[in-house]
Amino acid sequence: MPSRPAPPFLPPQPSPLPYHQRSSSRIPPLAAASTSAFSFLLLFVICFRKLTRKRTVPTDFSKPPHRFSYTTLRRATNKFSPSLRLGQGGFGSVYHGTLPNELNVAVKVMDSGSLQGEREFQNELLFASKLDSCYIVTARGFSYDRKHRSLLIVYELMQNGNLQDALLHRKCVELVDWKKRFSIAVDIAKGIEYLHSLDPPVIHGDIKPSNILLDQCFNAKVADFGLAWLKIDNSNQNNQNQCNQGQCEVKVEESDKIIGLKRVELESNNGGEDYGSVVEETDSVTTGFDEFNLVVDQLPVCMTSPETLEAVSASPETGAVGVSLEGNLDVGSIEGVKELVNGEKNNGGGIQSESRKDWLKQEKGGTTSENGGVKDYVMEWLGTEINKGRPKSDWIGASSSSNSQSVAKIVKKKNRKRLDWWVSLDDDKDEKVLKKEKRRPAREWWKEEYCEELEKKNKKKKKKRDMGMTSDDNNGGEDWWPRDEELYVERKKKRSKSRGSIGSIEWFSGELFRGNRNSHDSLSGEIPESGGISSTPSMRGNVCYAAPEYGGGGNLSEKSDVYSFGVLLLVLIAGRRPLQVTNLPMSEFQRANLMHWARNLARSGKLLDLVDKSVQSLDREQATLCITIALLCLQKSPAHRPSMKEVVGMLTGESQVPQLPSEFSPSPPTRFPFKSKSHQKICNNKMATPLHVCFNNEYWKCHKHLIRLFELHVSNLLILSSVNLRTSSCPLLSATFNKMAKQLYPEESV
Ligand SMILES: Nc1ncnc2c1ncn2[C@@H]1O[C@H](COP(=O)(O)OP(=O)(O)OP(=O)(O)O)[C@@H](O)[C@H]1O
Repeated sequence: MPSRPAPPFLPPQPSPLPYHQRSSSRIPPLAAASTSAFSFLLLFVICFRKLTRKRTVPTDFSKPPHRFSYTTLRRATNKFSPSLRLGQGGFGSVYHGTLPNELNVAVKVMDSGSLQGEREFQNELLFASKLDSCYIVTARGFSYDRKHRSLLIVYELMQNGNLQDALLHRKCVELVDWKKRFSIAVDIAKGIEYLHSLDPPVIHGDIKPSNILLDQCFNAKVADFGLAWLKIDNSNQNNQNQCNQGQCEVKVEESDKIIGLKRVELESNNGGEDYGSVVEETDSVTTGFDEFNLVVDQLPVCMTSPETLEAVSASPETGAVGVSLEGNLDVGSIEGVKELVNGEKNNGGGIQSESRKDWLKQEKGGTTSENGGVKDYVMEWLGTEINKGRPKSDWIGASSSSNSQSVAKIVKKKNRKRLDWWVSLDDDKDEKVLKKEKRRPAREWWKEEYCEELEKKNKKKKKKRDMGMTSDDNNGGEDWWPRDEELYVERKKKRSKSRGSIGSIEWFSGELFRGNRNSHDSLSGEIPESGGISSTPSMRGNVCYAAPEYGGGGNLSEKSDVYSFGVLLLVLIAGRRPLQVTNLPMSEFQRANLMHWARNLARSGKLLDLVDKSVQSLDREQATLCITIALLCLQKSPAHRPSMKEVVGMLTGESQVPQLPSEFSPSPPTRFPFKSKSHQKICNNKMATPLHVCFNNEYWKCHKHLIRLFELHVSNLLILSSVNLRTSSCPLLSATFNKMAKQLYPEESV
């Protein structure tokens, strides 16, 4: 069979479709292929990111604090729903949140314009990572979100809110029972004792009822470590330390140093390890205190006598103190910095520095990498976020800018680069390398963001100066950082704009720097609403609860907390504020000041009159014991006050209660800081009760020295309804006082 011839090669038949249709017919498969490839890639990236991403919802809470994602907390609080708001503090609002694992928490959100701000945020976090006691409110974690510029702290939820609210506002029925009140007193005492028993001891610095939180069973826990300090007993250290650079000399006089776990801003010539500049900066910080002295020097003569100052700084009758507390805070910080600088550089820290290092090391160890590490976080954040729009005056040493010496230094350094320096101790690493590493982000930030701005400002300033328009503040190149007073005025203005002017009564709360509407510790008869604004001013302690040495420039110590505990104990027993004038008939005016009243009752042997009348099942013995302990804690001299350990011993019956000292028997006459005869009369008037002065807008119109003066004397002023304070030396003060007296006692002719 003949083979079939091979078919001729046929060229591919041209498609019957036109070209453009042919190419479009290929698009769908191509598109599908590329889409699927892209989605595969996307899926891969998502999976990879999910696998490698840090967990943001920790399930194990054994070692707080943990880092949460902003989204988690946002969800947990139902987008920070106002209905879940538990309260408002100086830091910001606090919300009730429920985490995905059903855990109930309290989420504190820092307001962008927070007065307390970042430094307290850091403090809270650092202390939270260390403190571990059933008498302390623990912080579960934190979150910071660059996009939303928000800082959040997550705490264990304390279902019954703060003691102030429960006792004075909500008047919880549970607190009617004496046993409950007594157990709360013991809990608080144990909480503070725990803090003081740490090595080095932690000084809370802000003990007051609104910082005591109550859980479901009304067990009390100490909260709010924004103002807490580490105490370093430095008695072994040389009294004089010289910094290595030889640029400056720091004299360290006190034997006890307090160190706040705070960020310290430093400046450096070259970004190198310039310890000299560290001390220079701290030196300038001390000038805040110098300025205070300067102010005192410039006060009217009648107000600046040593007696006056002594009376003001240490008046036990007032139970309060009004001296430049911020300055005081700064001094503490300075000493902390000096301590750190000298301790690290010269190895002169002795045992105490070692113990502090241990403390910090432990803290460091406690922060696992999984958690992001608090310190790492703080560093990262400090370098990139914190300074944006943050006035320098909010930081340590902010109040110091007006001293001429420091001004000169600041002027000299105005073009230098600003560095952020975090107090860090790491023996394993070379210090220099460590600091260099940490400084980098801030330096870069500085270069990029603000050098240019600063230059512009300086040019502007120079131009002004050339034109003869000198700044009366004379604060060198730092004018563009608002100073403290300016800031306060600004904030005050803002506040009054947003909600009208703040009533004098609000200022009567003893809060010098924050005219908060619902100050719980207020003198005002108006009881603040729950969930309202914080009761803490942005300073150490509430005026009523602050120990006299806060204002006297004395050493802050555990005994300062003891004093505050004494006031708190009286408040708990009496069920009222430490200072209360409204709703009080003139005949009972001596009861306005709780501490003063307690002393009077001790004198007359009627201690139990102080007990809240609504209390049921009163144990008279326990109540007498509590008031006696409170009076012991309220002694003027810190040395005479018992330690918290002794207090706990007395409360639990483990140790004997000593006799009340004789100083409680005859109360020394209050020294009134005015010299005129009419004022002497007031002083000698048995009915005269030291009261806090309410401030109104006049306060801010006063000259800055008068502002200091108010701070200084606020706790010691006497206002009687029928008294017209005529101070020839200071008509402005006189006018302001009279106006305030009128507002307080409109029915009386002043
Ligand atoms: N862990 C918590 N559980 C329940 N409520 C809380 C918790 N933390 C705070 N709160 C509530 O939120 C309020 C505000 O708290 P925050 O600590 O911010 O303010 P403060 O202590 O009153 O003022 P400041 O922070 O200025 O001292 C508290 O008074 C309390 O009622």
